[in-house]
Amino acid sequence: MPAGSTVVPSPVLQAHDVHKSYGRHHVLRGADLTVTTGQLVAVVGENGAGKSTLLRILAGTLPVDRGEVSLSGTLGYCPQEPVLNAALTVEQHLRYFAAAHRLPDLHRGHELVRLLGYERYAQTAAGELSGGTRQKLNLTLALLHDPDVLLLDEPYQGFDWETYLRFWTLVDDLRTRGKAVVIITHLVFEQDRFDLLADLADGRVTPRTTVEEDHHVGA
Ligand SMILES: Nc1ncnc2c1ncn2[C@@H]1O[C@H](COP(=O)(O)OP(=O)(O)OP(=O)(O)O)[C@@H](O)[C@H]1O
Repeated sequence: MPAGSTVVPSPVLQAHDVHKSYGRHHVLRGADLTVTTGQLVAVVGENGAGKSTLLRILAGTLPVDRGEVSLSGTLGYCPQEPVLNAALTVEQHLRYFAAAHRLPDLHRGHELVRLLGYERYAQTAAGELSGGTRQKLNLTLALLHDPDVLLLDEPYQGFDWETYLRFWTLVDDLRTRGKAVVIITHLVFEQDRFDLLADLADGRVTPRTTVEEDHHVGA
């Protein structure tokens, strides 16, 4: 980017009037969300509010009943339950996912492993990793192709404090480079970190006007 140029935020992910039911259970009832470049967004809701449902819809892995979702750019998605092959090592996961994304090398993968501090498990099978380390690998794989939009479902749940801080260093870097990050969670510890906090309740997403004006965040 040329020196002195400014990035004008533009929408990279938009959900409009999204409806989703499981049988007679209407989980989403007209949910709207707009995410722009470089924006860090938290969607906060109680257990069962429909957060994972919304995220899967945003990721395109679950169809809507009604409404629209549009994405410009590439997407990384980190679901709540790590989807890993128990028999493959960390390094093998990096290699397979890099091949799937047609990446020329494992540079970014190794960098992410280093940033998240689990290099010593490079040759360990995923099935033998702790839950938190599996979550780190899952995050690494979602970020491998340096996506424009990253969707994270309860990303720091299994993280210890040091990893939690490393996670934010990583997110700050993404944001600085114009990447958008959407975190869904039932608990926001540090609301000042976010550009936008939105509550998911009664099937709809309601942005809080400013982060400062609401000091009661979380479940
Ligand atoms: N495949 C499904 N079939 C039927 N009901 C489902 C299905 N998936 C989710 N639900 C129900 O839809 C509601 C929303 O679920 P969802 O997992 O989206 O909520 P959540 O906000 O992510 O919850 P949590 O914080 O507990 O992870 C819940 O009542 C859940 O039981």
